[in-house]
Amino acid sequence: MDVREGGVEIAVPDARDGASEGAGDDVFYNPTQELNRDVTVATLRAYREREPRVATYLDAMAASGIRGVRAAKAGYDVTCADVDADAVGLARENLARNDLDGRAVERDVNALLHDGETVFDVVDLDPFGTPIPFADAAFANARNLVCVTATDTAPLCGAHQRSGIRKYATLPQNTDYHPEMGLRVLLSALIRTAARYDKAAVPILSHVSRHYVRTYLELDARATRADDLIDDLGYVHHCEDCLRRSHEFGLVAHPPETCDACGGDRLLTAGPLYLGPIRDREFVRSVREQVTDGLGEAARADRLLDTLVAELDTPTHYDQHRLCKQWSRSAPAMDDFLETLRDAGFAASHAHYAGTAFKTDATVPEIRDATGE
Ligand SMILES: C[S@@+](CC[C@H](N)C(=O)[O-])C[C@H]1O[C@@H](n2cnc3c(N)ncnc32)[C@H](O)[C@@H]1O
Repeated sequence: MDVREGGVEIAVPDARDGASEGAGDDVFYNPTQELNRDVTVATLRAYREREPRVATYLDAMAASGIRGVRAAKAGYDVTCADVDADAVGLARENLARNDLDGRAVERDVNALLHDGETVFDVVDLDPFGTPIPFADAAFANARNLVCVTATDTAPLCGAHQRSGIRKYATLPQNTDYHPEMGLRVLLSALIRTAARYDKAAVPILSHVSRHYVRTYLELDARATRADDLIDDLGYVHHCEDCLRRSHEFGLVAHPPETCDACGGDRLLTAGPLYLGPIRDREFVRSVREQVTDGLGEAARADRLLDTLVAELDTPTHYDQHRLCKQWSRSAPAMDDFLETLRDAGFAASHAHYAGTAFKTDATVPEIRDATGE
């Protein structure tokens, strides 16, 4: 069947049960990733405004080529790669039917990136599950930008903890701030991988949905910049009794044995996590300007990017409904709730991945007192 997305027409495998997600032997296509692809296109446009010499884009796991075709439409010189011959054929057909230049190659992305024949300005990793098996090759080869999707949210957020430890060489913990944990576990692993090549992988835009984590990392070849990012790694300590959470920077953890707030001993420590900013505010504003009406998910992309600009850098969040339920209160509108916290002198913001999630520098008792009737 044919789908139209972002001004291109793409042949994808026929939908089964309303959606085609590479079921069986079919080439993969997931209609629910349109927001992810729209943000990718807006990011690629904004990035080239900032770095006009950036030209080549590798859609490293192309499947139907929908992402690469859209990047080509945005003016990039695109290579679509996949190990699956049917996917490569479809990606080639989709470039041609949109009258776009570019090439589709049947290659394992690690071999392609390591063969030394081509250096890509932008490398986009969109694998099934974890991107870690491809991260070394991407950081060793890419010149400017590495874009990464990870869909293995259970290992990332600590729900499948042993798998998370194996894949990401860090200790994730299964807390109620899953999206934040998953994103910061992924960023920790990617930043440490890039640092092995004396490169800094600076997160200029990152977002999380229930199904995936997405991040755009700008490469800086100064080893001192890589050191700065290593200094942004550290640990989150979480009390399971009173929900107090704190964090400390550094690669050596000093986990408290009892909670400072309630004296309880049910403390979890996660890390090393990336504790720095997950985006560059100025860059996200410029991406927002590139969200045009032709994008199918423009409204959601605008909301997401606006929220990301205003979001605090705090590496944890609270769930407003959970706290209000615990205090037997009804939950007020989130904007009013945040305003009340700010009026009481605290920093407070939405978190981009859930309507009931918020970030603040207030402790749980401070939130309770500040927002009580
Ligand atoms: C999740 S799909 C990509 C979806 C696509 N980027 C999109 O936006 O619709 C993952 C693709 O990676 C391909 N793949 C898996 N291992 C690979 C490897 N080592 N090198 C290149 N492609 C690979 C699979 O054949 C599959 O088509």
